[in-house]
Amino acid sequence: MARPERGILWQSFGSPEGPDDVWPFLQNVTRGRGVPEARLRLVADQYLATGGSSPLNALNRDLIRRLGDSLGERGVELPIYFGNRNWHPYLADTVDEMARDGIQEALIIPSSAYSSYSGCRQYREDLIGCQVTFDTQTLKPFSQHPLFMAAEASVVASYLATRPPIDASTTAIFATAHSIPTATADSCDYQRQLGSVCEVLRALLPSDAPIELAYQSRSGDPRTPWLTPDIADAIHASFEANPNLRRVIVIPIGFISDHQEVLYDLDILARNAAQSHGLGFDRLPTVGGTSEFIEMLTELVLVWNSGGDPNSEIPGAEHLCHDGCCLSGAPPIPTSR
Ligand SMILES: CC1=C(CCC(=O)O)c2cc3nc(cc4[nH]c(cc5[nH]c(cc1n2)c(C)c5CCC(=O)O)c(CCC(=O)O)c4C)C(CCC(=O)O)=C3C
Ligand SMILES: [Fe+2]
Repeated sequence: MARPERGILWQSFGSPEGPDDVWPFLQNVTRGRGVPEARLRLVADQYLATGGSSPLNALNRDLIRRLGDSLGERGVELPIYFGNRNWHPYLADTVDEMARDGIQEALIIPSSAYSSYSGCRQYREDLIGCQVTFDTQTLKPFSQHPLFMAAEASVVASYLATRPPIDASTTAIFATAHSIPTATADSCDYQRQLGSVCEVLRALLPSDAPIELAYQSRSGDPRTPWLTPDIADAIHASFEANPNLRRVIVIPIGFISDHQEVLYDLDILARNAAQSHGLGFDRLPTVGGTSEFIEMLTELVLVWNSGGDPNSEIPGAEHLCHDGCCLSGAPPIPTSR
């Protein structure tokens, strides 16, 4: 029998690619999610302030090209498709295209390294919402994979190699991730996974330089509790605690690629917080640009392509994605105002 047609689907968030996309994109992101209109208008202005587009879609296309090249070097030719939750190319359109191309088996790779509703369960729900006519296997959150850890470590090592040495008494180091509602965090492994990536990075830094986890991009209803501290608040607090502070370093470990929330909430808001105290500010690159990250994806695809279970390569993944995992902490949709 002929080998079934196989392909990869890179499943991501989507991002606006011009000012006209911003408002319909934001409505897609927040449909049924209980995000107040005022928050949405603020975020729309932030997108427009940075040109009305986000690099995320383009960076995802670049990642797909690099993964394809890397697989090709290992003698594996597989089509890699791209489908998004909130913007073109929409997941449903991509799934239709895959069916038209005769795909019979696909490995689905959600573009998030960590467990959370938005980063894991919701990607599975998105797929269930499509007319999928082929067999699929979805990769679980892969932040605990040794090559993911190595990729984050190489981001920090490259920085340390090119910048002045870190003086722990005058430097504050933060790792950031997207804030999520505490109710969601309680139903998944998000904070523990982030914490173990921080531990790996800590080992690279001078032994007395602490690395603190902070959160960014809080959304939702202000009355709902979300993970804290916010990165800007954390910068202010560390200056108040240490008037000798001179330098702030931010490592956005929660994201694979630079996107609007990295470019605005870190490069503008967090930088302003640091500069308001006269502090130097460096924001490190996201992990998607490293060769180790592409190597991790390549190895996972090769395992799948030779009939193995790629999720068995991710330490601890057997405990993820059970029935109650990553449930949404979003409030119910209001029926009246
Ligand atoms: C955990 C997580 C990730 C990481 C996992 C992953 O990568 O998937 C992530 C990524 C992203 N979040 C993004 C953008 C937005 N997220 C929003 C709102 C929300 N994010 C949430 C969580 C997360 N978000 C949550 C709990 C909400 C509240 C609404 C809800 O409960 O669903 C809103 C609404 C406006 C606002 O209030 O900020 C926007 C515009 C972009 C694309 C940016 C670009 O265009 O470049 C990316 C990659
Ligand atoms: Fe988000």
